[in-house]
Amino acid sequence: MAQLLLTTIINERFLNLDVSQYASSVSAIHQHLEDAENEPIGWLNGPLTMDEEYINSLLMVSDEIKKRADVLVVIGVGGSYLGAKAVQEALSPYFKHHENGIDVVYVGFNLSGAYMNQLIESLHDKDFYINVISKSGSTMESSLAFRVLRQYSEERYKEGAKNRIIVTTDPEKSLLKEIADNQGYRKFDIPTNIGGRYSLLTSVGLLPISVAGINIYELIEGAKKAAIDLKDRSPEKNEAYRYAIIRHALYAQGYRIELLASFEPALSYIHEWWKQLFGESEGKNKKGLFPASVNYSTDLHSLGQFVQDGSPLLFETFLHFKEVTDDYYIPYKTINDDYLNFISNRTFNEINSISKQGTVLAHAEGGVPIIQIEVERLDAFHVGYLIYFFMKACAMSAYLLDVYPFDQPGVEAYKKKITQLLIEESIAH
Ligand SMILES: O=P(O)(O)OC[C@H]1O[C@](O)(CO)[C@@H](O)[C@@H]1O
Repeated sequence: MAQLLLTTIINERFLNLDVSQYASSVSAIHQHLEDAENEPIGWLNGPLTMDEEYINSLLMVSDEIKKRADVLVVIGVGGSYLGAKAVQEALSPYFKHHENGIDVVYVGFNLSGAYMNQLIESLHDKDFYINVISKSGSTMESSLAFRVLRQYSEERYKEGAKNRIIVTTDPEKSLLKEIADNQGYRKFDIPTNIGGRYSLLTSVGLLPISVAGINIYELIEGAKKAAIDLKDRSPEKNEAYRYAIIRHALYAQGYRIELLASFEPALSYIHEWWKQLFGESEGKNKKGLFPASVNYSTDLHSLGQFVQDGSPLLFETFLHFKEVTDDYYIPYKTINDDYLNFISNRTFNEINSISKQGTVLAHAEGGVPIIQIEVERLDAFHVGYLIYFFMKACAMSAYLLDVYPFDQPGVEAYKKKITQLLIEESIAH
């Protein structure tokens, strides 16, 4: 069977890379991950051990929401919303919701009063459910949004509000869990041994994704296949490890920014999810690649100039799905006043693919190291595969840098400052 995902480096001259030279360090890290019972690596075998009963319980709630609501409001920030949003955007039509789903909207990932006000206004003539997602159960953005939406739901549905609130949180230590228990809200667990940014393939992602109309069985099947394919410790046979090695080698050569580039706008939130995954996992102890992203061809007309010609800080990783089902023909015109007949009767996706090839060639000639990640098809199965691929590559990549991939101590610094300012301001108020 052909490989479902391939990582290649275009301009080998940057690397002279023999991935086998990393075989022993990769093997040691691989073993560490296999043995690390006390680390938050529940995601590593998660897709392989997910039981039918668990998926069915998610699907039952998802069906109820689809029947009884026009909108699901998902409250969460970081790993508690990016994955669901990423998969939903990647696999839904552009201008309407998926035919098997309802609208899923997100809140609690910013502190904008305008966003909150307009969200509430948009709900006035709609029936809605709330899924509040927080591993810690006390993140400021999501807690504030939950306070507002809970109150609004109680005003609208009175006692019935209880049944329209689903809580997804840590089963042991979480303020949100206490609230849910006290109020009798239904709960889904985020396994204690899975951190926020590795939690997409748990109830965190699966419930909203299913309500959005996407087949979560296919998503999980893709992740399962990846979990099997990417079990090999040898970098020659493991695409996730190969990707981790290439980016590590480029880091060692002085590159400091990895730019994830796609040519399909639906992938822009996959970029955002990937940024959190790699940014929070690796950016520690004054080390790590800064994960940035571009949406082409849009950004060829803004950041493209810098990529081609600017400070040589970055390398590019092109994420490419070979098959995107929907497409549109460019018409032939008898009056060729825009001189575009030479590309008529071809499709937009064909032109998009040629643009991608041209961009890769130009940027490579401009001296930018280029990695390509090629995936067969843009569907739930292959997106599930890709998600798992990135998570495994990320853990390997961080350990190659000698950085612990599963905490985010740096995030606490700004949180403390904000809390301190809020307390000072409230006293003065
Ligand atoms: O799920 P929680 O606990 O609300 O956290 C949301 C996000 O906030 C962070 O802790 C960073 O602030 C992320 O690691 C996490 O995904």
